Amino acid sequence: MTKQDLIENIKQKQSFLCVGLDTDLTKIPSHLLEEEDPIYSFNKAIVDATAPYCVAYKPNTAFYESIGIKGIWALEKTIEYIRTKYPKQFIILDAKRGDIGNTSEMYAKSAFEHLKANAITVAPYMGEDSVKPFLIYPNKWVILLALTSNKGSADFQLTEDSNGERLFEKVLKKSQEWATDEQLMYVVGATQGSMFADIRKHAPNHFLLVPGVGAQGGSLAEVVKYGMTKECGLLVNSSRGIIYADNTEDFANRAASEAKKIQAEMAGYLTSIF
Ligand SMILES: O=C(O)c1cc(=O)[nH]c(=O)n1[C@@H]1O[C@H](COP(=O)(O)O)[C@@H](O)[C@H]1O
Repeated sequence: MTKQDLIENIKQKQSFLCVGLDTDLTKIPSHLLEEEDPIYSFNKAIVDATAPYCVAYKPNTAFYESIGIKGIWALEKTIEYIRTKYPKQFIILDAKRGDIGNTSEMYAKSAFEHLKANAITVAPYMGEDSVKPFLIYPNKWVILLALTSNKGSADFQLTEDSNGERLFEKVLKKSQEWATDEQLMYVVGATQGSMFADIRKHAPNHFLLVPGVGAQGGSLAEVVKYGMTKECGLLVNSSRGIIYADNTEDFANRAASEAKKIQAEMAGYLTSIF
């Protein structure tokens, strides 16, 4: 999917919501545990219920890998289902990869050739040759960790060199030598508030994947205030706040109403640019 396709989808749906598919067998409604593949059944119901209100899905691989082969199979089927039934949805494989070149090549092959995701999250720590193998795929995206939502983001990402440049700023600057904003996005946590203004100094046109609203308490209003561009430039993710809004047989309807609530707020913000 190109950047322009994504912008068109945001305009059409009046939404820049990404629904996080962090599916955990211990949290899904108990009646689903009787199904042959409870994770896939849960995901399918969540996707069908929320698709009108979002433009992206982000399955986090940890939740699937944690239960082995059954989880991986459920992940594959979920991605295939979204691709086939909702081809305009942007699918982000949240795997936070990055390794020496020939290993990254395999991670890229898995994400883009095998699973056919549109994007993958990548850690920048190992540098250029660890990121480049993901960039050889046309119209596929690398979403590089820049300033994450967690408390530990301060440990490395906010440290300054002798010129006062912070590590996340170096990541933003250096990585723009490797790819353009047609192929590269950054992860910036919703909990970072006014720091989005600093991000935009170095990445004025890039899309940002913004996790941390909902369960982690980040503010959508602040993200928009400091981070929105004239092309929107934001994909805001919520996982637990949507998918676990309810754990009865009504779970999909409740997920839909949570997604719809966020979409309505987003539509309000989008009137200023589209
Ligand atoms: O890369 C991510 O998506 C990510 C980066 C980050 O800084 N913080 C963060 O929470 N995430 C992911 O975003 C999702 C957030 O989930 P909720 O807090 O349940 O909405 C999880 O899958 C996290 O792994």
